[in-house]
Amino acid sequence: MVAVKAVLLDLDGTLLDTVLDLHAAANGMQRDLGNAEVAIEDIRAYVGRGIPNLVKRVLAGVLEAADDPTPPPADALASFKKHYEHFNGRAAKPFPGVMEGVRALKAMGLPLGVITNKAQAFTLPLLERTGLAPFMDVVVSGDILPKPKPDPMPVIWACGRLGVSPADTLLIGDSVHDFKAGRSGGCKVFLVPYGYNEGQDVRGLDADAIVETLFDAAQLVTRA
Ligand SMILES: O=C(O)COP(=O)(O)O
Ligand SMILES: [Mg+2]
Repeated sequence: MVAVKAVLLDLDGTLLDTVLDLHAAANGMQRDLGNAEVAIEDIRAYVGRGIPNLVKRVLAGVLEAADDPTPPPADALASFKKHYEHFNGRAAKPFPGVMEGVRALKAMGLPLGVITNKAQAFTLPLLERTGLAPFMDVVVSGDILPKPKPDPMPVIWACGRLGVSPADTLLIGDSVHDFKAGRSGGCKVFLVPYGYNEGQDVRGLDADAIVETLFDAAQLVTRA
């Protein structure tokens, strides 16, 4: 059990399965550029470090493209955003246990927040369309602060907005980026095994728990 005063939740791969929409947008971009289509398994591995890095990975066909600080070509990024604006939220849906878990955490009186590396222009409509928006007391998108996850900045900023200490906060995510942001920020960290994590198994990370669903996570939480 962990006793906390707030819970922060990752979006893609933790709350929502967004891969179908991202895949459709990536292939729209590839068609615009005259490039070959990309497989859905590749998109699943490429999510998690924000849209500019997803675009760089799709164009290069390798995960490591995100390690190069050069921004993606402007025409490719504009094309991806145009297509994602169209597809965002069309096929995305909460993973099993998400709505139940969110309701259970809220019923304990815990404030909830979303911390995502997705840009704000796509995050807010997606939370609205999937019915998650009313549950969230703070939303931190990947482009509103100087440093996204794995830096702890979004975690610390969200805790400040909620008026809680990171030590009294649980972060639930699906990736090494969530793990690093939460740990270095001083939070408790739970990880779900069903998300994206760049093709790696989250069981290799030293989280406080691996939880099969968000509903299972809620059973391990009490209000401090
Ligand atoms: O990479 C993204 O765009 C978003 O990923 P996240 O919600 O898992 O942080
Ligand atoms: Mg994620």
